[in-house]
Amino acid sequence: MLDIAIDRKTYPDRAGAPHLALAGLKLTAAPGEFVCVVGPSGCGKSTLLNVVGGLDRDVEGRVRLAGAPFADSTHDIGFMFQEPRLMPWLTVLDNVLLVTDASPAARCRARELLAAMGLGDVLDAFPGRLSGGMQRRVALARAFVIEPKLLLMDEPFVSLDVPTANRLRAMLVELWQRSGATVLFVTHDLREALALADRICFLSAAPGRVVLELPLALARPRAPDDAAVQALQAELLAQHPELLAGLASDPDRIKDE
Ligand SMILES: Nc1ncnc2c1ncn2[C@@H]1O[C@H](COP(=O)(O)OP(=O)(O)OP(=O)(O)O)[C@@H](O)[C@H]1O
Repeated sequence: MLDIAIDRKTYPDRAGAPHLALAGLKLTAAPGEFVCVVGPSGCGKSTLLNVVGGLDRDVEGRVRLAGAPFADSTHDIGFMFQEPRLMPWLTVLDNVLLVTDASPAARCRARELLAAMGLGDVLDAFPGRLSGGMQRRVALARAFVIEPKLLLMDEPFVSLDVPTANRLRAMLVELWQRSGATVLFVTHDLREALALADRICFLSAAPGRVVLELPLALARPRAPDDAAVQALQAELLAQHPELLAGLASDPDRIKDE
């Protein structure tokens, strides 16, 4: 359903010369599949999501969603970024409605989603009054309210405390399983990827391309600190020691864990 082939994506460097961010990157995802994209800082993960989501069209290559070029399909795509990106002057409900046609059906869906995420009491609150975890929940509701075919997530749970991040991951998996959306989830946290994905695609250092694909058969629900996830991480790093250097912005942390 999602078919990505990026031949070349460059940015101009300070001198105006092309700086290669992605090259020869091929990636597919089946309908309803949860794919995590893992790779070192600067390998092009955010660039990949921007291209797939149609936010950046200055690229050599193609992205097809359900057989159609991305230009035709952006309305089927939900986004969630590192920052919740809520409008401070809009209420929680209106932030979610912002990406909809605000029809009665959309209002109903937004209210249901927010209630299911424990936000039923703060529909009329402004984002500045919410905790970081609550703001991410609003962003998660906004991503799902359009009933996307494809959900693009760029390290959405970064810099949250561990229990909050785990709760949000569990909510994401529940919403994803109910929605049937295909998910492309970028992270450089290997255990987060192991806890979430049907398949992990590892990118090389820039210019990024897929160097390893790992299908996962672990039962759900899973969490990053599950014994099975930790064992798989240890096994994977023993088999592919090069990933350790590539992945960790803080390699000692992964080794210690
Ligand atoms: N707007 C831009 N202009 C110039 N260079 C850019 C721009 N955006 C990204 N780059 C460069 O392209 C490469 C890929 O960047 P990108 O942000 O996609 O990587 P990333 O894997 O998401 O990094 P991180 O994990 O640190 O967020 C990097 O070398 C980066 O410096």
